[in-house]
Amino acid sequence: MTSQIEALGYVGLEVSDFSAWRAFITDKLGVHWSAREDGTVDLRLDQYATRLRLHEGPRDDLAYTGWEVKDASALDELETRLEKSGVLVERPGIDVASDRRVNDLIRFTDPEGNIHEAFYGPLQRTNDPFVSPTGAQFKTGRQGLGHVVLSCNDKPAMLEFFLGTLGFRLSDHIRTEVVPGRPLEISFLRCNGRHHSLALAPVRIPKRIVHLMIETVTIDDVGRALDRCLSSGTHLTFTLGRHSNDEMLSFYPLTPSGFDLEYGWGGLEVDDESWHVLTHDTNSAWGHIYQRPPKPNKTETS
Ligand SMILES: Cc1ccc(O)c(O)c1CC[C@@H]1C(=O)CC[C@]2(C)C(=O)CC[C@@H]12
Ligand SMILES: [Fe+2]
Repeated sequence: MTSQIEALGYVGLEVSDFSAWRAFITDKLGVHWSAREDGTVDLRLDQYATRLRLHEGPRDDLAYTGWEVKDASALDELETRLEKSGVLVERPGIDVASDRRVNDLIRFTDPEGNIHEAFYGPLQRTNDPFVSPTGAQFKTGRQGLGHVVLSCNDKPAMLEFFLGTLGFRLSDHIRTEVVPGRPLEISFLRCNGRHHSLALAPVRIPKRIVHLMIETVTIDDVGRALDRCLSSGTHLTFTLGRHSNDEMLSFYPLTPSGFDLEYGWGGLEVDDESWHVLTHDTNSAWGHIYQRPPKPNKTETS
C-alpha cells in the first residue's frame, strides 16, 4: 500500500491561558505569534501560514492533528480507503478549509477518539517571511512540523489504524519504565524521513497528548532556548538528553497547558530501503532526567 500521508502539517491545541502561552512559545522558544480576528492564534515555524493553531478553552489538550497529502486526488484516495475500512469520514467544506488555511480537508477520528484531519494545499506566506522572535530556525519541509505523542488505552488498535489503514511505517519500539516496576512499550511511526511524526504511548493520563516536538536547524537554537527556560524558571519535565532511537538532542519544557513540549535538534532521517525495525531498552543515550512537576498551589509568577 502506498502511503498517502506525507507529513504532519498542523496541530490544533485548546489552551486556557493565551498570555502564558505567548510568553512561553515566543520569548523562550522562538515561535512566531499571529493573533487572528476570530480570537484564535496562528503560530508559525516556517513559510506555512499556520503550523500550530491555539483555540481558547478549558481542556488544555490536543484539539486536532492535521496530516498533509499531496493533492486533491490523494485526499480522495485517502477518504475512500478510510471509508472502506469502516471509518466515518467528514468533509467539512470550503469554510473550514479556509479557516485551516488549506485548499481542502477531510476529518475522522482514530480508535481512541482523537480528531484527525487530512488536507492538501497549505497556504504559504511567500511575501511575509518567517521571522523568529529569538532568531531560531525550524526544521520542517518534507519532514513536517515535528511529532506528536498520543496517550492510548488500546495500542494494538491504534497501531492497526495508523499502520494498516493510514499507511504509516513502523520505525521502532522503546521498552521503558516511567514508573519503576511498570514496564511499557512506546511505538514510533513515520510518514516521511523524520524518524517519527507520531508516537503511541500506552499511558493512562488525563490528556490525549503526551508531548509535541519541534526541531531546530542548529544545536545552538536548542542551547539558547534551554538557557532562556532555565533563567526564567520554566519547569523542565526532562532535562537535556539524547534519545536512543532517533538520536535527537532535546529537552522538555512544560507548557502552560500541563503537557510537555519537546524542543530538539539533530533527529535521524530514516531511509526506508535500509531501515530495520528495532526495539530499544532505554529512552536515552544520556540525560533526559525526569523532574517532578512544580507543586500546583505554590505561589508562582508564570
Ligand atoms: C524515548 C523517546 C524517544 C524519542 C522521542 O521523541 C521521545 O519523546 C521519547 C521520550 C518518550 C517519553 C519518555 O521517554 C518517558 C516516558 C514518556 C513521557 C511517556 O510516558 C510517553 C512518552 C515518553
Ligand atoms: Fe518526542
